[in-house]
Amino acid sequence: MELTIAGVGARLGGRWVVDGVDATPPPGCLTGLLGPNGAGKTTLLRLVAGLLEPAAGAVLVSDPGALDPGPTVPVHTMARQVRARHVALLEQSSDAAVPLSVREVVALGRIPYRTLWGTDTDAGAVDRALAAASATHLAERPWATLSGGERQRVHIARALAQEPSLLLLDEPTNHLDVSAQLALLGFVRGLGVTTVAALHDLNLAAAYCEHVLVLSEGRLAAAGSPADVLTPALVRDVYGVDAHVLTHPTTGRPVIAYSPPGAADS
Ligand SMILES: Nc1ncnc2c1ncn2[C@@H]1O[C@H](COP(=O)(O)OP(=O)(O)OP(=O)(O)O)[C@@H](O)[C@H]1O
Repeated sequence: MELTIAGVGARLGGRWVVDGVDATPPPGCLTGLLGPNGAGKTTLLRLVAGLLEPAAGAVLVSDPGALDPGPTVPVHTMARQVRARHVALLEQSSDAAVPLSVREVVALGRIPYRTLWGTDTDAGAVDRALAAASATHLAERPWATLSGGERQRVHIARALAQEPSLLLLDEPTNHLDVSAQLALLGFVRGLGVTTVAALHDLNLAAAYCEHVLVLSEGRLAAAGSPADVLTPALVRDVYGVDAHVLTHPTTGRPVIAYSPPGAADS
């Protein structure tokens, strides 16, 4: 799905927490949404998901029913069920202790595809999503008994079960061990679905994202390839941290080596 973020702003608590953001995440690619705590990443994801109406500008997506695939429809004006078939948002995990099995939680992602009689139009979608999130072995477990990392995999499976053409992930690697973090981002990148993922780990973003957007105090500070954007100057300006940017010996991607404050003096 094509996506254009055009001069988007959101006001919360009487101030602009997202302010005049223009961006075009490349279709079919994984875009990393970066920035310090409170920079506006979650708010921008909610705007892109159509859950929050922008106070300025618009988020345009390609009309799923149109022959011309250009980004033309403001996402917040799409009918809810149409939007739910095309846009999936994985929010930061809630740990509600719902009395459902893992399979039932993942099947919630299929609600937009149910017929009038409540039948899912694709019975295999839940199994495919569980497998993709490496959660098949958890399928019959009660949701309430899972660990944090297991719950995160199930949240991801539920988003994948929606079979979205725009996938929005808010800190999807939270709670996951290193191996699961790499597997998840490798998998998501391979989907070929337009994906925007808020990430705190700049090295994961550098390793897996084709494109990155950096927010700072609600504004877009930089956008482009990780190699172009993740410079020592950017890391210092946006995060207030000194860093060296190295080149990974096998992938050629940037690797950010942070300098702890005072390290040069010791
Ligand atoms: N409902 C609200 N009312 C008032 N202020 C809000 C509301 N929701 C978010 N904010 C503020 O908006 C700013 C951006 O919040 P947001 O959650 O989008 O940031 P973020 O980049 O996702 O942060 P983090 O990395 O800490 O999750 C923050 O200062 C936050 O306190």
